[in-house]
Amino acid sequence: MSTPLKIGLMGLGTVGQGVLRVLRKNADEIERRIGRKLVVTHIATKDLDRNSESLEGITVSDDALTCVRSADVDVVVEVMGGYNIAKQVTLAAIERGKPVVTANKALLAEHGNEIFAAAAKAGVGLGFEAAVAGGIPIIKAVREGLAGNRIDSLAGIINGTCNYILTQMTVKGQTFADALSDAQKLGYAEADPTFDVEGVDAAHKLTILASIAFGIPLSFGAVAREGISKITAQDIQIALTLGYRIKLLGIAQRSDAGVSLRVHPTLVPDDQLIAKVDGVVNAVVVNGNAVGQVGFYGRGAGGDPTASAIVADLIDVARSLGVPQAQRVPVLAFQPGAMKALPLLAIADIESCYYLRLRVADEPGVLKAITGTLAESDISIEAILQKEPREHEDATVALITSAVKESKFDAAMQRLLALPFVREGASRIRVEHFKS
Ligand SMILES: NC(=O)c1ccc[n+]([C@@H]2O[C@H](COP(=O)([O-])OP(=O)(O)OC[C@H]3O[C@@H](n4cnc5c(N)ncnc54)[C@H](O)[C@@H]3O)[C@@H](O)[C@H]2O)c1
Ligand SMILES: N[C@@H](CCO)C(=O)O
Ligand code: NA
Repeated sequence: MSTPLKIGLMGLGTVGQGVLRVLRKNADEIERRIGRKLVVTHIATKDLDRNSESLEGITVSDDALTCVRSADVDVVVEVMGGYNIAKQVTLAAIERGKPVVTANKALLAEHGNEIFAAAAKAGVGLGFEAAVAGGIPIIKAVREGLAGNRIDSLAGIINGTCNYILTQMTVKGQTFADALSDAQKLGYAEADPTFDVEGVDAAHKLTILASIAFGIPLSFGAVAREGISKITAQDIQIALTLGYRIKLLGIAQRSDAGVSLRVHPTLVPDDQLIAKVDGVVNAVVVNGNAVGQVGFYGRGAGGDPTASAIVADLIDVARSLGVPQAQRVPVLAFQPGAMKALPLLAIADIESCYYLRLRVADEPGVLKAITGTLAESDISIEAILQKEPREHEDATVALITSAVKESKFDAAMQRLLALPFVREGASRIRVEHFKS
């Protein structure tokens, strides 16, 4: 029997403790899969008091860089998060020829081109399954299972916190603030939860997915981004009445013109599968030119589901030790020398249907003026709903348009907002239909 593979676990929070639990719970299965044991020898943490796992026989410190350099660490798991120390730890491991398994999508999306280049140059493995859609093996599926396809698009729910918040607001009538606070307690949210609710985390994940799906460099700066913090309970209720659910989606599309990358709240018809994905669950739909549409579904955040992905990467790393880089699956799905930048399209040119809610004075002729303004802009209306005001209150008009370029819709919306009877507090949300 081979010697155990020694792991340095950098971070012992929600994910780090999950990794310890899963390695222990499934130790026998793991050993049967790789022919050797995976053993955590070193842990770095800054808040040991949060830990509830046994640390017997493990060297624990708050100095991650020293852990990485230890001769007693063969593989580094980076589950600290953040940019600064996490980047130093990752590059220090690579420099020493130690494979890295990371859940840190922020680091990869924003500094990944440098980190992946360093790993390729050193011939060191880098696993990041946990960084995208938690426990769903979406990286492996796109990189390996769908490698026979030209991938044309992918889309989905890739932030568990936002899906949890939207579900709680929709199903339980919880407030945004209470639902976010629960998501934090459950260990779903990022250290800075604005990353979740403003769509930054989903944009990080979309950046990574687009890179492995299309063979393009990581292009975080090109992701158009809108979060869920302005979604109101009223929009959720009106959407339900119109037959839609509101989801935060990440969408990556490739056409002959280039690639478009966007994260935004989206109305999805309630009879489509993605509309029914609730709670912390993520779902990703991929369209390949041979397979058609394939869907993936599972828990997108939380300790054990994320640890499931980390441990799978550790198993891959263990199996590929000693295998020359050219014979391994390329880390970013395409050969490093074959990555190709494609034109990145502006969201102003993307066509989609829109949901628009307006607060208007309760006056005659209002509906006619709204529909007339849209008609003058050549935008047709698919559905419209008017809510009678309570006494002395404004009325609400909500509508769904047919597909229109964002720049054209926004110009028409500005004209609507300038009408004398339209009050402040309008809301505009894109609508997507998933063809299967
Ligand atoms: N929580 C999830 O569901 C989830 C899912 C997928 C990916 N991730 C990613 O995994 C990483 C960790 O997330 P988490 O939720 O476990 O975070 P967490 O805040 O619960 O844990 C972070 C751990 O890292 C330690 N740490 C932070 N800075 C350190 C430093 N400079 N030196 C030593 N230790 C340090 C902390 O003490 C803590 O033990 C992040 O990159 C996050 O984006 C989280
Ligand atoms: N904060 C992230 C963790 C998983 O990446 C989420 O809620 O999806
Ligand atoms: Na994953």
